[in-house]
Amino acid sequence: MNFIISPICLENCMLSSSSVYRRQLFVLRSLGVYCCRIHMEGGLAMRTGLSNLGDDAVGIIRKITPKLDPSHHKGQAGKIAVIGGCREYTGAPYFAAVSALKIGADLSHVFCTKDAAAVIKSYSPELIVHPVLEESYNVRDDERASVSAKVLGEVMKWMERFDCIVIGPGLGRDPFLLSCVGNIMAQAREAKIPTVIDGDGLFLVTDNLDLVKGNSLAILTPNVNEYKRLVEKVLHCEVHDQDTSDELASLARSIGGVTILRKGKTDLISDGSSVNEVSIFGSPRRCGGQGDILSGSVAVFSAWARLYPSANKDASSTQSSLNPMVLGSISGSALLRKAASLAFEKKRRSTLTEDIIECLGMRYLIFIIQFYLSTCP
Ligand SMILES: NC(=O)C1=CN([C@@H]2O[C@H](COP(=O)(O)OP(=O)(O)OC[C@H]3O[C@@H](n4cnc5c(N)ncnc54)[C@H](OP(=O)(O)O)[C@@H]3O)[C@@H](O)[C@H]2O)[C@@H](O)CC1
Ligand SMILES: Nc1ncnc2c1ncn2[C@@H]1O[C@H](COP(=O)(O)OP(=O)(O)OP(=O)(O)O)[C@@H](O)[C@H]1O
Ligand SMILES: [Mg+2]
Repeated sequence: MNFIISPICLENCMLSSSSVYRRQLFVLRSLGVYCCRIHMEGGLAMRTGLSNLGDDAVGIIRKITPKLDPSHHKGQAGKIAVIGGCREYTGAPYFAAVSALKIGADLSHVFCTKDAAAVIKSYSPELIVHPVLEESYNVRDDERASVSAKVLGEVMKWMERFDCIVIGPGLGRDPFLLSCVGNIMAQAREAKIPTVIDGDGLFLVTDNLDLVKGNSLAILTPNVNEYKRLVEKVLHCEVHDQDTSDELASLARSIGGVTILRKGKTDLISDGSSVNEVSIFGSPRRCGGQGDILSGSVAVFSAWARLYPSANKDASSTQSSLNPMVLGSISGSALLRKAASLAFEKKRRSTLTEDIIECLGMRYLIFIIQFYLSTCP
């Protein structure tokens, strides 16, 4: 069922003339407009392979988001790990990991190099930071095998607990570090843990396709450059702007049914059998780090879609037949774009990634309005 709120409806619900109610009405009116906008602008168009879902991206988010249940214990809403963060890049893993928490995951870990760890910890006490990755400059040739085994061992201590792993934000391209991360990816795959691959993680898999080939729990989130490199490597051709859906589906099939979220003016998502487009209005600001928020968001929603399949029980049959990795990608994309648009409304040209992260929680206002409506006579 679609969720549409009109200010008129809200007005009927609140007949009181007290100033508190008037203020609430004002806020809810604004939010009512905001919710309608999500629905109306919020195009989730099914391009090929599927007929219209009869629902939109916001509907999917609502269906896969678990209830806040007092009987749940810490961890049940999701434990996410980000593998990334090196001397150059500390912002990217922070953005991904903290976005996962802001959306509703209980715990968020970061596995990064020693140089990056203290910096990332200083950004937030909420993150659990493991300084375990090593770059070539820090490792002698004769130590490589033992250091590589040690890195894997450190990550494996935690691996089974994670509901989703994000590989790549701010990872850098050091060959030794990437070879260690390749080993981690292989273990995550064996443990059947969903894995979102972004940034330098995509650089790694583009040159080592076997790391993801045939892994239906892998989600690749390429930007324009990363997508171009993948197409050239896998399809042996240039990117065709004319038949984007067919090309994307073909790319996903050629990598054995992984899910690919192609970022751009509109986001396209495919696992090879369907292609979905999320065109909710985002932001004209292109500050770095928005892709990192997206990777953390997709991780949480994919974990939820997989952990809480019962949340889809009342979904239409077409929608519930969508792979959880696709549902997670659609949700992450829709939320990030809406948050970016809200942040831009407030901060305009000075919008930064942190401002967008602050708006991720605005989604919950939708549920507040729903609560008001459901309690009105
Ligand atoms: N604060 C942090 O710590 C952040 C760290 N990050 C981390 O950085 C690492 C490398 O990731 P990346 O995205 O910068 O590398 P890549 O894809 O090679 O792009 C490089 C160049 O490509 C171009 N370009 C980009 N888009 C384009 C387009 N649409 N159309 C055309 N050209 C386009 C543009 O080139 P320019 O315009 O400067 O010539 C751009 O500068 C990775 O680990 C990532 O996680 C980021 O997450 C940001 C926040
Ligand atoms: N031209 C655009 N117009 C509107 N939204 C866009 C545009 N390009 C990208 N986006 C949105 O921004 C999000 C991040 O995409 P982007 O291409 O910036 O990723 P990225 O380059 O990996 O970012 P990062 O700087 O974090 O590495 C995507 O989900 C997409 O919806
Ligand atoms: Mg990126």
